[in-house]
Amino acid sequence: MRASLLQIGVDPAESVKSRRARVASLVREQTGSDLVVLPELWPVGAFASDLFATEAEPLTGPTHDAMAAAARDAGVWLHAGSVIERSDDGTLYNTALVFSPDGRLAATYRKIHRFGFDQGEAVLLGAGDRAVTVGLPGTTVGLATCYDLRFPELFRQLTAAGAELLVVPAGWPTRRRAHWSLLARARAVENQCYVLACGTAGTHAGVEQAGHSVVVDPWGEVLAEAGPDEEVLTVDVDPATVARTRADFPVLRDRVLGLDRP
Ligand SMILES: O=C(O)CCC(=O)C(=O)O
Repeated sequence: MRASLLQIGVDPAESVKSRRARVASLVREQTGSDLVVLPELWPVGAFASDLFATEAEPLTGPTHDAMAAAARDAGVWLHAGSVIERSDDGTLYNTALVFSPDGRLAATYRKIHRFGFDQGEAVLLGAGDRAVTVGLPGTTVGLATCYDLRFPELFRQLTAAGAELLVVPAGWPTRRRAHWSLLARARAVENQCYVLACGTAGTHAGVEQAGHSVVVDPWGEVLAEAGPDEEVLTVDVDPATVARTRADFPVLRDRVLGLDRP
């Protein structure tokens, strides 16, 4: 399975509308991939909280429409990163969208752990309450978003639900880059899963983005890592490696705490 992580630049000089069109064209170019992954909140920028209310969209809003068409045209599975979703009751969520190669919305995931402590997303957005997996041909993908990466319980739940690929769109700041790669590797090793973590590049709302999107295999080896700037990171992953790793080194079998055994 070939995966392409599109590490999008989110500088504020580009309007949301033109970024959306540019990203749709980039997705359309990825015809050789099976799975394309975009970062967290790439339309607005994860730290541009002053834009959250004005740029919020319904689940089937302009980003949905543009990404559905791009996935269909490229014939790829598309994890379209996340958007600010305005729900029917007016609550805003940081919601990830996954499309199948026919442009159907195959899954949505509302970010459970909201970042910002007493500001930004943590106070402006509602929290998701459900771990989500989505079936792709021959494998299962578990969904998590950015700050979720710090909470191993969510990843254990996704693994228990059958996830083999953990896909994590993010808008991770440069200041905590050391945590980013460490946590991505830790989630891969402890769950014996692939981790595909796609961040943003550039600077918005005064926050420099780390880039350095990374793909880690179930043994914890880094298969590919981007630099700090906008980049397409393409890598081949073999979901069968997950079962092989778990059979060769069956650590998940020895869990004592928790009810679900993957
Ligand atoms: O956990 C972190 O250090 C960064 C999290 C973050 O930027 C986010 O969730 O948007």
